[in-house]
Amino acid sequence: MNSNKGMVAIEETVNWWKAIVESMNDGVLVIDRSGIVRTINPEYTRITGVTPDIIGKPLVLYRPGARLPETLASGKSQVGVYRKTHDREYVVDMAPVMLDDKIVGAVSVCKSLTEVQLLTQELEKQRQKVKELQEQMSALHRVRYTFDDIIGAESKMQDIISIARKTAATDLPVLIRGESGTGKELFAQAIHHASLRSEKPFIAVNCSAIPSALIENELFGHLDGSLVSQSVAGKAGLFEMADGGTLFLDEIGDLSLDVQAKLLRVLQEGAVRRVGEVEERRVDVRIVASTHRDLYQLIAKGLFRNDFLYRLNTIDLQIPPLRERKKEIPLITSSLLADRFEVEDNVMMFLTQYDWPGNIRELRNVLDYAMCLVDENERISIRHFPDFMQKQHTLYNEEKGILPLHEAVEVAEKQILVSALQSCEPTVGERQEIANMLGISLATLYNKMKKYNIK
Ligand SMILES: Nc1ncnc2c1ncn2[C@@H]1O[C@H](COP(=O)(O)OP(=O)(O)OP(=O)(O)O)[C@@H](O)[C@H]1O
Repeated sequence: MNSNKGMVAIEETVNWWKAIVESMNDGVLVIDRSGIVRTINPEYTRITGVTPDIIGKPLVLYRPGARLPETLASGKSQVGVYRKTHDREYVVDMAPVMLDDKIVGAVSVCKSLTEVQLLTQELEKQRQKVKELQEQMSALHRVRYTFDDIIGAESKMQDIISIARKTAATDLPVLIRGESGTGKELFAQAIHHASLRSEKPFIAVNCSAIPSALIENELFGHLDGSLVSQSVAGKAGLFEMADGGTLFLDEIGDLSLDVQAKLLRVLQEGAVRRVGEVEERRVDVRIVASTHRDLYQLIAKGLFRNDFLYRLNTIDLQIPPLRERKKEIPLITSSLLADRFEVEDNVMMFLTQYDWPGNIRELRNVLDYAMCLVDENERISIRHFPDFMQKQHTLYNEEKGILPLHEAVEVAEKQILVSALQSCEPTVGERQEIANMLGISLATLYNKMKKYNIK
């Protein structure tokens, strides 16, 4: 009774193993210690063409070139052996079958070479795709601007450009301050381009554009499921993406105190921890930050950490607004105008009188506008500029209509004085030059400044 049960159990086990071998995706052939074929599976037949009638027969008789008997004799495995019979190509792994330290047979496992080739081709294709994507990624993170694109003739601008050039050779953090449109990102890009990191990514992040709930995930990355949506996959943050390169933190003054503290830690440690992760990852990132806000005022109001500011402002570049360097307007204008365009004589005066709250970005925009409006073979004149600029310029007052002549003369006189004085330093020498240009004495200039309350 017991031995019957035992037989049934053995039969079940044998059947189970047979079923496994039958269902394998690799071809299998097994020989016993005498070299007699004990089993082959359907996949072996498909790959090699050998049919099941080989079972029970000596392998060497039917397959004279077979290498499995070598494994049986030596007990040594053979891996990746190439075989070709007729038009069939395949690779075989062979191993001895051991029972109680004795060789009781050998097994051969084969895979069709065409399948291996297809897999290799597929792998190669995927590798190529990854390479292309990597190239596209680094192209996306390459900078557009270099120091050659920065126009700056005034000595103040020349000084800033010269300091910025020197910092490019270092890894020191740079803080660029200035109103919107003064060229802060332009400087950041130029510094990266001239640095040893230029082949690595330049990643710009506008701190004011990312909702505060997401900024940590963006900067430091996150793990699976660390966001509200469990479906979001783990992702590297901008610090990791900028590794080896430069991270440009635009509008740094808009960061919350909490994020400032976390950023400060990353800058001190040189390592980031993805949100939801315990382990830290080392990053080598140069920080260039920018702001249009007065960070010292924010510190006074308790909205900005001073230890964070001191981490950022080793090099502090303050770019003056365009209205404080009006002397540069003609140069910038001619650089921004495409070659085929010419301007009427009074256009430069017109552009110099305007205050440019949007700085060079605004100047670039209105020049684009004028180049679009002007007809072919026509010179750009005041009427090709936007209405709001013309209204500020003309002596037309919307409330009063046309001004009486004496008032109009005063308005014009004041405009000319303001614009002339804005483009010079407040020294007696430079004011004397202005007075000469205007054809009046220095004393008259001072009198008129007093009359029109011009500081
Ligand atoms: N000195 C300059 N020479 C040439 N172009 C300039 C200069 N400064 C600014 N520009 C141009 O003005 C535009 C705005 O520059 P940029 O984006 O760098 O300003 P920004 O200070 O970073 O502005 P925002 O604070 O609004 O982001 C760009 O088209 C840039 O090329």
